[in-house]
Amino acid sequence: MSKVLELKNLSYVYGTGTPFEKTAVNNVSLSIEKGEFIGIMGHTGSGKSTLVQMLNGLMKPTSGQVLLDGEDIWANPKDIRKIRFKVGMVFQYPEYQLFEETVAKDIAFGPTNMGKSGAELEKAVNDAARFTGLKDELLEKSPFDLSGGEKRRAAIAGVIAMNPEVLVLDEPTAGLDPMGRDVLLSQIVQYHKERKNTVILVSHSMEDIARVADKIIVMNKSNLVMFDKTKEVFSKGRELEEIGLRVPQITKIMLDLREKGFNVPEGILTVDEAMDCISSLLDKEGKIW
Ligand SMILES: Nc1ncnc2c1ncn2[C@@H]1O[C@H](COP(=O)(O)OP(=O)(O)OP(=O)(O)O)[C@@H](O)[C@H]1O
Repeated sequence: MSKVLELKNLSYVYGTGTPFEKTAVNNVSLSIEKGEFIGIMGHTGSGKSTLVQMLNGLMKPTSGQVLLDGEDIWANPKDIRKIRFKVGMVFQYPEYQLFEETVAKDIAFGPTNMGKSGAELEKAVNDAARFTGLKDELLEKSPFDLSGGEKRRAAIAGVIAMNPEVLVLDEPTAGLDPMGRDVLLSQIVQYHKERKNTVILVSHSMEDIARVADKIIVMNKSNLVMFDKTKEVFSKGRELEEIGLRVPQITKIMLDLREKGFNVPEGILTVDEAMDCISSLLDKEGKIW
């Protein structure tokens, strides 16, 4: 594997030199390999959104560097627009950014700006619509006639249509119902599996992150406090609690069983894994031993 993103001593300070000066990201260094699925978690205000907005040049670091494929994204500030095609950003509540006459035109906006047209553009739009589960008949509708969940999909499709090397999603499932969350998350996983591009997902849901991420970045009070494989991070339940986070509920239940002496492994992350583990502990009469 090779590095796609490298953050070197990255910091961001809001309102430098004013009474409201606030360091939102403090000296973060880490590397992300091509094709990894990274989760970012942290308490509200810990610096997650500020961090991800520096990844595609929307915010310029106060100090430090973001290297994309080995090159500083700010080496030539005139080229920063190109970086935004390579690192696609889906903001919180992206549906508020829809503006074209039809859903298809909205999805086509990014790839058109990249110079795509004709059959290539059409394919980019249709593929992106498929990844996000938007039915064909919705493509010619006005985005404003869609349901909330459909608008969200259309906005995400608009970023996916640019086929970014890195897709960053800031709380993509916020405000959706449980079924809508599950489906959207599965579609993001499917996108990652098929395109094999790097995906970075910011989420407050430990369950969502446990389900999808290979590795997790944990932010606390502007600092990077953990960056490790998902199982490793969630095996540090006590440390997470200390910074106001928790492990997924199913992981907690399995850890409790382990502490009570049952032979269950550490780092169970999903209900499916837990079910497999519990059924292997049941004898023929259905008793746990
Ligand atoms: N435009 C701004 N001006 C001044 N301070 C800001 C601004 N935006 C964010 N901050 C501050 O920077 C810190 C980090 O904010 P950021 O939005 O990056 O956190 P977050 O982890 O994404 O939070 P949330 O989970 O609530 O989205 C917070 O203390 C916040 O109050």
